Formats: sequence, C-alpha cells, structure tokens
Amino acid sequence: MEPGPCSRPAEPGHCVSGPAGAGSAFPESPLSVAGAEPGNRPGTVAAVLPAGGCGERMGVRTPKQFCRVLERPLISYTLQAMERVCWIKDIVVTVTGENMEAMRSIIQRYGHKRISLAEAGATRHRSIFNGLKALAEDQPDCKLTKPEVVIIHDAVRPFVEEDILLRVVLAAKEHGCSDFDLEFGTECLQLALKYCHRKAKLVEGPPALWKVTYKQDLCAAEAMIKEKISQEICVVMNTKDEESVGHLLEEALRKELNCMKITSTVMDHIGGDIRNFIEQCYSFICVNVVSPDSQETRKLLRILEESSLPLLYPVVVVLVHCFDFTSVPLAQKMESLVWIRGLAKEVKERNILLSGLLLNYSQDEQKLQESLGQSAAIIAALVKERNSALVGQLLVA
Ligand SMILES: Nc1ccn([C@@H]2O[C@H](COP(=O)(O)OP(=O)(O)OP(=O)(O)O)[C@@H](O)[C@H]2O)c(=O)n1
Ligand SMILES: O=P(O)(O)OC[C@@H](O)[C@@H](O)[C@@H](O)CO
Repeated sequence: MEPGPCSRPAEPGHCVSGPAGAGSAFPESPLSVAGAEPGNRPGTVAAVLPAGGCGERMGVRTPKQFCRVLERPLISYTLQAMERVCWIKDIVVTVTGENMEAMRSIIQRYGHKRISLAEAGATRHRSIFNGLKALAEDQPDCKLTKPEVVIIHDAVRPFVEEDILLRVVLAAKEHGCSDFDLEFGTECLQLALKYCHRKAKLVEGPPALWKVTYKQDLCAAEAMIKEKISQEICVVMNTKDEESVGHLLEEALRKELNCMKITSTVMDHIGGDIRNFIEQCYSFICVNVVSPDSQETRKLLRILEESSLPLLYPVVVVLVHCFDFTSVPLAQKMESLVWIRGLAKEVKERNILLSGLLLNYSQDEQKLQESLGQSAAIIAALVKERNSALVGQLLVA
C-alpha cells in the first residue's frame, strides 16, 4: 500500500523548533527520567519516532518519511539506524491512520524489529505524546517495557549514530539540570520544564543529524548513503596467484580510490553468508570469472540474492573479463557475452546492479597499465554512482 498525502489540521497549534536530532522527552509519571543506575549504562530505554507529518515544505504528495531514497522509504533508514542500537528496547513509531498499513508493510518488507505503532496526532508534540502514552500503558496485554528514558527522534533524521543517542540518554539520566540550557536552548527545553517540571540538558549533536525538510534534502540524503555504502569493495578472483590480473586490478583500484577499503577473496572461498567475511560491503568486482557457463558468477549472485544486502541497498557487481584485445576481435567477444544483459535484467529485480567490463590483458605493459587504470576509473564510477542505467552494459577499458 502506498502512503497517502495528508492535510494540515485547521489549527496547526504551536510549532516547536529545537535542537537538532535526538532529544530526550521527559514525560510525567509513570515514566521517570531519573536514572536508577549510576555509571554509563543506558538502563531501560525506548524511543519514540514521530512520523505523522505531511512534509508540506517538501512540496510532494507523499509525506517525506515515505519518500524513496535509493528505492527505499526514508523512514526505513532511520529505523535501521535505531535498531542497530541494541540497548533501545522498544521503538514506537507514530503514524497517521491512513498511513498505518503502508508503515506495516515497510516494517515487514525490510524486516524491522522491535517496532510498535501508535496513531499520530495533529501536531508533532501530539504525535510524541501518543507514542509516550503507548509506552506508559498499563494494559495487561501491553508488550512494551516501561522505560526509564525515552529518546524522541524525528523519523526524518536518518543519520543518527549510537554515540549521540547514548550521550543524550546518559545526560537525561544523570543531569536533568542546566539553567544555561534553559536560557539559551530551545523552547523544547522550556516545554520540558513547564509540563514535566524537568530542567533539561542540551546535548550538542553532530552535523549528520540534520533533518530532511526540503526536496533537495532527499538528494543530499541519497548522496550521503551512496558515499557510505561505497566505502568498501571486494575483489573476487578465481586464482590465488599473486601475479594475477585480479591483483593488478586491485592495485589500480587502490590508487584510484585511495580512501576506500578494498578486500579480496578467491572465488572458491565464497559460500554461506557473505556477511561472514565481509561487513558492510555492497560492491563486488569479479575478475576473470566471466564465461558463458560461469557457475561461479551465478553462485555469487545467488548468495547475494539470498542475503539481506540488496534488500537494504543496491549492490553493485562488475564482471571483469580479461583478455588480449588483439587475440579476439572485440565485437566477437562482446557478442559472446551478451548473456550478461539477460542475467543483469534478472538480478536487477533483486536490487543487484550487474554490468560487464572488458579489460585489455595485453602483452604490451603500457597498454595493460592503461587498461587497468581505465578499468579502475570505470569501476569507481559504477560503485559511487550506482546508476541503474548502466545495468547490463558491457564497458570497454
Ligand atoms: N503532526 C505531526 C507533524 C510532524 N510529525 C513528525 O515530526 C518530525 C519533524 O517534523 P517536520 O520536519 O516539521 O515534519 P513535517 O511536519 O512533516 O514537515 P512540514 O513542517 O514541512 O510539513 C517528522 O518526522 C514528522 O513526520 C509528526 O509525527 N506528527
Ligand atoms: O520545523 P523545523 O524544521 O524547524 O523543526 C522541527 C523540530 O520541531 C523538530 O525537528 C525537533 O527535532 C526539534 O526538537
């Protein structure tokens, strides 16, 4: 189900602006912010993610939390970031009634865990209040644990990291007091004082906590995600030989992408869950494995398809075929590799962006070096851009 647009309440109420990103809410009893445990353990923590806005400033029909970034709804990135923090026990997302079903399908499709839904309110504060009420409920069938601290985090701030969340939670537990913050902080802090009789502490967040507000912010979010997932490349070879063209290409890639992590593995070693040997890797360069009956290529693609990698981000796979361009006419070689197109179309359905690259494995050292350099530049572009228009293309270096 596609999320629907929404209209503003007739009286939007007071719109609060405040500190960037994660902040602590200090609800009235029965939720207490006073930390029972000393030290830097977070204790029992829950999070409320308000996601009931219309995204009026974004100027598109779909509320921004459901807008797609690299084919995945923005809110799914935020949920993923919160879920990674194992000490957050429950995550309550507040959504409007009309988008409840769409939210459920997002949770199911992307396998999000520890999420509960509550109905959003007409304003952000009302949405937050509803989320807090869900956590404070005293119903016997309520599966949520009553937390000591609740993190309030906008569903449209996808780049939140554990360290800032921990700092906020510890500040909520330990501090709870700063006249300076109340003087120079935001009206959120005043609200905490007025309604919960808590003097709140302002914790400075990193710049990455910015909020998606305008249309161009979606492009910025996409660029940040692309950069993050392009930090690691795995070069898959079909030989252990240190002198192999795979190792030469790995070297060329190191020169081209000097800040990236490049690992290599031999095709035989691939098996089981690809995550077991490579963390956070969404780019695979398979060298020399391209042949019409390439079982190895299919094996790698099958492992990728079965993993959760392409569910979360587009995975780039480049099949590099190395041969001496003077030995076989290029056109003839390309014809024999047309099958890559069909395969690419098939795996694109599963968010795997497959393309082929012909590398001139020339006897002439200068030509070989040129082709290696050109190959590295093409691979860098494929990895960084993740451009689906290049899927199934046979590129020549
Ligand atoms: N009634 C509302 C209004 C806002 N929010 C949420 O509060 C967060 C931050 O608010 P904001 O950026 O202002 O979102 P919108 O209200 O959607 O945007 P706009 O003001 O442009 O309409 C968003 O995750 C938004 O979904 C909410 O849960 N309930
Ligand atoms: O309307 P703005 O975009 O300025 O900010 C919305 C804020 O209320 C919201 O993002 C909170 O994080 C502030 O604490």
